Amino acid sequence: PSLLHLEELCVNIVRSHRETSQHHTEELHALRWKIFTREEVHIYHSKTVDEMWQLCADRLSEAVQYVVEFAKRLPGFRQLRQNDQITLLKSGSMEVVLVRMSRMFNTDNSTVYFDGKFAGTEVFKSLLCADLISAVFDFAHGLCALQLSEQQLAIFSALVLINADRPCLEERGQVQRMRKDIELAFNHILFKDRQESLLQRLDEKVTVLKSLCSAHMEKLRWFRQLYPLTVHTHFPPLYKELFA
Ligand SMILES: CCS(=O)(=O)c1ccc(CC(=O)Nc2nc(-c3ccccc3)c(C(=O)c3ccccc3CC(C)C)s2)cc1
Repeated sequence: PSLLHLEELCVNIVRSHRETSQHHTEELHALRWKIFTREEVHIYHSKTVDEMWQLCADRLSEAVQYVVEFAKRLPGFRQLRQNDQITLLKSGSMEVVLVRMSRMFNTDNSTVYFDGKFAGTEVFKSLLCADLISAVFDFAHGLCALQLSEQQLAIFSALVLINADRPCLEERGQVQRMRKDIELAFNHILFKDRQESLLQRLDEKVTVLKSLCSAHMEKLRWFRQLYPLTVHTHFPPLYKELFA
């Protein structure tokens, strides 16, 4: 592909990212000191385990819907086999949500945007998965430390999604070709930004992403054993389809 083609690909990916961002970094940056009061935290603590899981599952599937929209607008994604589109979303959408959500962290006071305000880890106590929650916070701190630009974050999100190593892909070669172009575009951007060192550090983040997603699935299995009806009746279909 020509340099012009790569530049155009970058523009398209960044536009798709911005159009499907749910919240923009600037918009929430203004809110970053709006943290939950003690009373509000107490209300979250008085929620039962399944109430809190339901709330999070709702919020998470809302965020995932925007990632599905982002994928559909990625140049070449719709040309992939239907089953491969599903496979990439099933295995990658949570990873992209975690990458995106890192923009909604205030690393100064270790809070994340949740349910309208910024929440510390204590807000999520009722979920009974403190290890997963602190791992998500650590990941967000680590990714924020790399200080990716919105453009770099957009292209990194596309790379997380268009992963040719995902199991059970039918047309792996087609996904590989699509990924190759995005990798070239990313290298081009990082070269222009003189930040080639980012590639290696982002590879380490991808490893952490995988462990976070399997921890999330493991916790969901644990939760579903305790509250099968809640998952069956109250969890959003998309959340169940992708994670259960
Ligand atoms: C992602 C697009 S965005 O525009 O940036 C955006 C859009 C919308 C929001 C608001 C939002 O939904 N925040 C949520 N925060 C957390 C959370 C929770 C614990 C620690 C850290 C963040 C949510 C979760 O449910 C979650 C996320 C990751 C792993 C585990 C869980 C909980 C398990 C039980 C499902 S939802 C934030 C950011």
